[in-house]
Amino acid sequence: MELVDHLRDERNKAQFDVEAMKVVWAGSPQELQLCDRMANLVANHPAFEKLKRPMLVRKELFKNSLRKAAYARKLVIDLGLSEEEAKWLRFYIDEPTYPDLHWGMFIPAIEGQGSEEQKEKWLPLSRNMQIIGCYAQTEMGHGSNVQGLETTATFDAQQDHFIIHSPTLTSTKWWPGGLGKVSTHAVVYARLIVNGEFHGVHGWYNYYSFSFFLYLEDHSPLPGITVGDVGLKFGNGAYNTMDNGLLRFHHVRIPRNQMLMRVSQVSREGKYMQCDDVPRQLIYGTMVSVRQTIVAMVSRTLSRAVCIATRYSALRRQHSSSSLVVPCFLMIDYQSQQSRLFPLLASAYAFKFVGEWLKWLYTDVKQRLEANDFSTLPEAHASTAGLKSLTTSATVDGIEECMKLCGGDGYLVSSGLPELFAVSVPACTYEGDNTVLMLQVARFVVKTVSEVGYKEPLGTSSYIRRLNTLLHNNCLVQTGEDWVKGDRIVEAFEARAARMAVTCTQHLAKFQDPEQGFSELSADLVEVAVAHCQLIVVSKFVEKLAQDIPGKGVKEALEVLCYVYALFLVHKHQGDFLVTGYLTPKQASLANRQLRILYSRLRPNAIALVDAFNHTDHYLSSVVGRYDGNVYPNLYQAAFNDPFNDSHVPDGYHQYIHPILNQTLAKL
Ligand SMILES: CCCCCCCC(=O)SCCNC(=O)CCNC(=O)[C@H](O)C(C)(C)COP(=O)(O)OP(=O)(O)OC[C@H]1O[C@@H](n2cnc3c(N)ncnc32)[C@H](O)[C@@H]1OP(=O)(O)O
Ligand SMILES: Cc1cc2nc3c(=O)[nH]c(=O)nc-3n(C[C@H](O)[C@H](O)[C@H](O)COP(=O)(O)OP(=O)(O)OC[C@H]3O[C@@H](n4cnc5c(N)ncnc54)[C@H](O)[C@@H]3O)c2cc1C
Repeated sequence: MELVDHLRDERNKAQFDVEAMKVVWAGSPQELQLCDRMANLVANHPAFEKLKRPMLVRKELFKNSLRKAAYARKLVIDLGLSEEEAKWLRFYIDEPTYPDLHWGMFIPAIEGQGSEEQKEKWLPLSRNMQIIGCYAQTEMGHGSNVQGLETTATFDAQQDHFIIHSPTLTSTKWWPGGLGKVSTHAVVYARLIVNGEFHGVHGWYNYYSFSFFLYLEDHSPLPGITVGDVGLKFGNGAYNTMDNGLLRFHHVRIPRNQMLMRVSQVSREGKYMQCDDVPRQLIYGTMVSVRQTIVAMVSRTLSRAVCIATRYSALRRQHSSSSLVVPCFLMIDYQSQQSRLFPLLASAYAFKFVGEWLKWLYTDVKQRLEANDFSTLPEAHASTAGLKSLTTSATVDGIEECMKLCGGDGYLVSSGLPELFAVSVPACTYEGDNTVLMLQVARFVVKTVSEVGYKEPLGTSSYIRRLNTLLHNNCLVQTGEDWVKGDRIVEAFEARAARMAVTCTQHLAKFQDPEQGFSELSADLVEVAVAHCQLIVVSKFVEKLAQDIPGKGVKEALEVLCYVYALFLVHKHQGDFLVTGYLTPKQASLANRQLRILYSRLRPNAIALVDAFNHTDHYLSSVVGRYDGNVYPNLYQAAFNDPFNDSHVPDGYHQYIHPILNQTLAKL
């Protein structure tokens, strides 16, 4: 039977080479080929079916996720997949499970914080999955406040042991993924006590937490260990596939050499030593690594929601403005729909490119760290923290908007959007609460501004070198077309970020106690950080356009997306641009007018731009976002696939409806 493509007319409108755009989106022909292979491997393997997932109860859901992880592991071994291939395989299976934490945090923690000897011992076991590990940092009472961790690790010189203990209820490890039921091992963060001294409250030691490599359980927990799951989470089929756990220690003894010893060591005699020149911040290194990974992946999450909403918007018709009866307008042709949808489409591309850049930055930092060069660590921390925060918040808001853009059908689980929202929303909290991370960026920016004159701003903050120009030269835009120039856009974002940063720094200087100032101005400081991070995203998009981009019309289509992203932000944050005096109201209104023109240029390419994400229908798992656009018959069918429709008479009908109809409620 010939398949009908209900979106064919839309696809024919494309003004660029979709196959070439797929390569740009993937990053390279090799990446495209790799992702395509892994996506189809998952899509065509019955073990990875996921449509029934939202109907399962927790225990079934969890068992199902274990089954999938086991099949994935079998495929990795049978097909001899590389770690990179296995990573994409897990990504397309699209179900949070313990291997995410094992590969994503446990192994990186050992790699980053273990001594050479420890790495040699534990990494082969971990990579072969002879042990399964998790990352146990957060406690019931302490998530963002890592310095406040209460779990203790007391050195016992006589037996050459550490004694790990949870002294209070609030010191219970709380949330670590994979901890509740599966992990055999954990990297545990704890406060160090040596020679009877509780270093946590004295001198510079009080900034320390230490990581320990711990054996947790075989089939039942080891003596002194209490372990369990934290309980049911938001969104049935979403994060409930993961055993986020709780963990308590009652004087559990571990050998001294299970303290991860790259950053600091405790000798046999009980002497504490910090390793030469290694900054204490390296203890936070795993978080930097994972934040970078989150940014690298988040564009795919947003692209998935945008793909669904764009395809449905290009199919569904509603009434015209002149006639409320005759349905003629495609939803995508409403200006208001475009003004909500197209900035999200542009954001997906913008986040992809900034993610690529961040990956490059992180690779560079990692190589430097290995060579004991820690100079770029502050930049890496600020960029990973800020971009993780900016992109996950925008993505989660974007998914919710896409749900609304699909009307009532977006709210159906079969649209794929509710689960996507539920599985994505914790990204605003895990790996650092987004507000807390933005405050870290603000600290970095304010510090850079305060040091002008005796320390050269580098990397993403190098615009602060031109502070004088940015503070005093106002925007030169005179026409709408003036807004679509890369250097002009970047300069506008630089001026806004610099002016906001300087104003905040000046306000902070008025406080005698800097910490009190920081606390009182924290809402403004978050806005400074947002401005700095948006500048990074815009400038990396503009830099991308300066590269050689092959394929008919590809660069032109990307230019439109870049300016949509930037001008949408100018419009959304026009208050910042106006208050800082960089823009006049007329220039702000020209930006908005130009944005509308850009929407009309983007419109014919909309479907092709989401096709370029190359998502399989399996990955989308959305009736309204399917590639062929054959929505309505499938929506109808999906309703009858719901087990709730197996029978006309639901459980409880005779018991609770009949008495009402028969007026025999008194018998209940
Ligand atoms: C695989 C995908 C699934 C993911 C599952 C999720 C897993 C998890 O959630 S794991 C738990 C994650 N937990 C978090 O992210 C906790 C968030 N909190 C933190 O990161 C920190 O405590 C933080 C940064 C907020 C504050 O730390 P604190 O020790 O108070 O530092 P603070 O005094 O503010 O800063 C001290 C210095 O360290 C620097 N610093 C802080 N963090 C880092 C870092 N990660 N790297 C480098 N430097 C850092 C600061 O910039 C500052 O530098 P300077 O002195 O030069 O100004
Ligand atoms: C699905 C999921 C998986 C997770 N996986 C892991 C894991 O594998 N391992 C692990 O160790 N942890 C894990 N966590 C825990 C996670 O890292 C923490 O939840 C996170 O760091 C936030 O800490 P918190 O929950 O204590 O929030 P809190 O720090 O209590 O924050 C609550 C509110 O207070 C605000 N706030 C807090 N501190 C400040 C401040 N200094 N200034 C201004 N505002 C502030 C925040 O903005 C937020 O609005 C996971 C969490 C979730 C939801």
